[in-house]
Amino acid sequence: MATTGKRTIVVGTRQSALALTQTGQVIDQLKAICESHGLDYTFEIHKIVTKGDQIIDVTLSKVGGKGLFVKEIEQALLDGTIDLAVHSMKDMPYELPGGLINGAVPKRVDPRDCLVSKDGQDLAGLPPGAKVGTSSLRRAAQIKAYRPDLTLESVRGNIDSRIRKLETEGFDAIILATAGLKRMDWDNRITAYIPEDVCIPAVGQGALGIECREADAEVRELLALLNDEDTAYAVEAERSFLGALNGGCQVPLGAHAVLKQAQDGTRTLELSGMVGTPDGSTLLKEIQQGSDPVELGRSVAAALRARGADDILKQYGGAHGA
Ligand SMILES: NCc1[nH]cc(CCC(=O)O)c1CC(=O)O
Repeated sequence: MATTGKRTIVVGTRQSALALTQTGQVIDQLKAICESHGLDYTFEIHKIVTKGDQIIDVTLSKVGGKGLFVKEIEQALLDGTIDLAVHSMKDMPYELPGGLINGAVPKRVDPRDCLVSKDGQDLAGLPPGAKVGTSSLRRAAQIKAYRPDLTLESVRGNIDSRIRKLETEGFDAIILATAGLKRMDWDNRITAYIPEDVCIPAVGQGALGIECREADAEVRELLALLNDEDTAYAVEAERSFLGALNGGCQVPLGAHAVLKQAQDGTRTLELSGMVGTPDGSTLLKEIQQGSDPVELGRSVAAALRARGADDILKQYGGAHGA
């Protein structure tokens, strides 16, 4: 792998506006790191179409298959077509294929879900029976538990087409991740943030994961400089919860870990986890604190299991996706 002269690092990305934007932002950060560390790399973008991008007319939970948005990208990493890939953390499956690692978790942006409503209301202010767009079972479970009168309907597609559908398909509001809108500079469309006591975000929401080959020492060293320890620590607990419940992003579960720094400097995490039915009739939540992220994730999962989470998850067992 050692080259004389400068190495070109090929960065794989999906072609959605969000994927291209966040990949461009990561490349800019990596360039700045190269500059300040005297590293001589250039970067090239390689676009990849994934199965999840091709199937846009079916609710993702019905499509099944783990990591609908990442499989082709991981193949390109393994065969050397690309050297690193920028993923939304919440789209990354729990297990990575052999030979690939998550080389960096950059600093997380706002993990909350938000409402983009036609007339500017927040969730509580929407008229009775209002039509709200979301394809996420996790969001449905929590929104229906909070406002049983709302009519939730599936709205698929990239963020840009979902916002368009707000106008063209008669929705009163749609629910999106704040992070995606912020990265796109579209956060002026947000009419309300949905607080976490109403809607716990998806595992890893707002964070990115940068995947690379385990054996690529140069890229790993570069990515280590982009890693944000606090974010990685929190996301590890959330993903441990995900793994313990064997879930993907299309399973009605969510988790968010917040870092608590004691006065003596010790760091602990507070992890909130949820599992619920998409009709809002059952909503299980658990909050625990701990300092070992893997243990904490498992412990919150076990607590929800003890209260019947398995029965809910069984119905969505094979369903994974973004
Ligand atoms: N499910 C698709 C997806 N994957 C990542 C984001 C953007 C937010 C993030 O990076 O967490 C979105 C859009 C959304 O859920 O509104």
